[in-house]
Amino acid sequence: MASVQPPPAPLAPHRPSIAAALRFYSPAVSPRVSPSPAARSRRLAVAARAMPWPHVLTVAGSDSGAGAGIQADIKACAALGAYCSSVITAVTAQNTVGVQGVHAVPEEFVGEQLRSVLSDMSVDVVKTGMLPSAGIVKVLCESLRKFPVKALVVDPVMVSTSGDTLSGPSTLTTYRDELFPMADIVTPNVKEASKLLGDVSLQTISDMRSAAESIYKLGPKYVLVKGGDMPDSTDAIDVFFDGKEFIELRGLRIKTRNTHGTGCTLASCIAAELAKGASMLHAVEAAKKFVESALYHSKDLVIGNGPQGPFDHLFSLKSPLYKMGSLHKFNPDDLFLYAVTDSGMNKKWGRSIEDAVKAAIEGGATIVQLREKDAETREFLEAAKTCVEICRSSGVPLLINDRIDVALACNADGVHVGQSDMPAWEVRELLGPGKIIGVSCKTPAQAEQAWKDGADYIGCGGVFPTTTKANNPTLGFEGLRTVCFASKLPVVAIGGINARNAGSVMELGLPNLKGVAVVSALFDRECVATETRSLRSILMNACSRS
Ligand SMILES: Nc1ncnc2c1ncn2[C@@H]1O[C@H](COP(=O)(O)OP(=O)(O)OP(=O)(O)O)[C@@H](O)[C@H]1O
Ligand SMILES: Cc1ncc(CO)c(N)n1
Ligand SMILES: [Mg+2]
Repeated sequence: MASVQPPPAPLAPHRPSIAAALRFYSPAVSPRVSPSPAARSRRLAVAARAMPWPHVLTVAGSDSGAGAGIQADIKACAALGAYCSSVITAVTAQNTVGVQGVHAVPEEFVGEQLRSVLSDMSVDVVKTGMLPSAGIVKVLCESLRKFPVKALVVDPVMVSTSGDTLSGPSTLTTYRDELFPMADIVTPNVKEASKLLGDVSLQTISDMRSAAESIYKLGPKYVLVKGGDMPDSTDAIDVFFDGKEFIELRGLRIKTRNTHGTGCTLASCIAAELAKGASMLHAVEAAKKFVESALYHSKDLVIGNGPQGPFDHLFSLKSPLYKMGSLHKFNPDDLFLYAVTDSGMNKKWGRSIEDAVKAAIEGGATIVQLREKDAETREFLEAAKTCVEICRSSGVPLLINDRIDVALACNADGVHVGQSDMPAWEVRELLGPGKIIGVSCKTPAQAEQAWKDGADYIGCGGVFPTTTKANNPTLGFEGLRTVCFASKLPVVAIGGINARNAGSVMELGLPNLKGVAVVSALFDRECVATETRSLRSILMNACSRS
């Protein structure tokens, strides 16, 4: 009988096992010997020393709309390079309209979450947000006594901006008596500050100062009273108090509906900066700048139909052009001795742009502008990058004339534009709020426009006839006076200014006039440092006379 042979079994496809694949990708992993717990923790300790990761633990409520609360905290820390673990104290049903419901997590379970994180992970800074009951505040205080951390940031969240209660009056006493004395900083908004102090009225900056002082007496090392919700103020002003001195932190008030979660974000950013090692004042300043920038970059986003939308904490991922590390706070006094380079003059004297900048700074220039009208882009960019390093190490801002692309590529501190260059508001769109923008103006109308466009200062001239700029009408002292009186921005005088006439310009004592900008008087000379030094002393003498 002919036997019927079964067909051969199909070949199993060759698939390496997962273990084999893992061995392939990470040859250091040995499947045979698992390290002892002690060896493992030694290895982890070594790794932790090699790669510290600043760690913030947020103890706060969840916001289902993800604009505030835990969600804001995690995004803010991520944006600033800190790890953020989270202990959830309450779950809220919340959106851009308001808070529809609150469900507090049982105290014991808040305690369990705290134990899980604090007993295992090396937390640097604890930040608190919504703490819905006195019991939860007490549990937190106990955990912090058991597991101390480097710093405690307390954002005493009580009412959402929509007016909904997030933590009732029963927590007030526990906050004041138990948590504040353990806090490094407490950050109430004006409504919270008022509640903490028995419903005092807070209408003015001076009221905010008194409130900061009274809250300081409750035990924290620093207090920040936030003025985001202050009525009728064109700036966003917060008051910082360290027990001795008050500092008013002023920022641009960004016109946007997307301000939900500013408070949570600010406190988390302070915590992240502290975890990275910043001093308290620096942490607060950096946090405020971050909130301002995030609001600015999110001002036109739309999510939800309610009156208060969320903003984008991770805006810098979308805009690679905008680099966070370089925020330069503009100080109008920097305009005092403004050195403007000129490629033709540098060539004539056989020096590089970099050497010219170094010499000007050595002589005491307070701000530098690279005005390289006919340089090749690539060569200019390379020089500009070196100049940024030179200037940054001396604390002198560096601006680029006209070339927004070069300014972005070299991460300069700002740009100076003329009337026929890109309009200042477009420059602001591209550079963001952290960069310095100057505009050349000859008339009060141009000065007004520069202010409306969001410029930081104006350059006014030519005050005297100049060879640096062709067809440039001379304004004289009268023209300068007219513009200075009309300007809402600080002014730097420019055009034909040199050692002989600089004193007479400053002696005019004009309002808003902060200094002089010079080209030839510094760079069309053999020794730039010497010329800068002598011009500086002329200016200082003139200012002491006027
Ligand atoms: N429109 C704005 N433009 C710029 N900065 C703002 C604006 N609104 C608030 N800020 C800043 O945001 C930070 C948080 O302040 P705010 O007073 O809004 O806190 P909050 O009311 O606790 O916030 P939340 O909306 O989360 O409850 C402060 O530094 C404040 O100056
Ligand atoms: C959960 C939560 N925490 C804090 C705030 C304050 O903005 C909020 N609205 N929601
Ligand atoms: Mg607010």
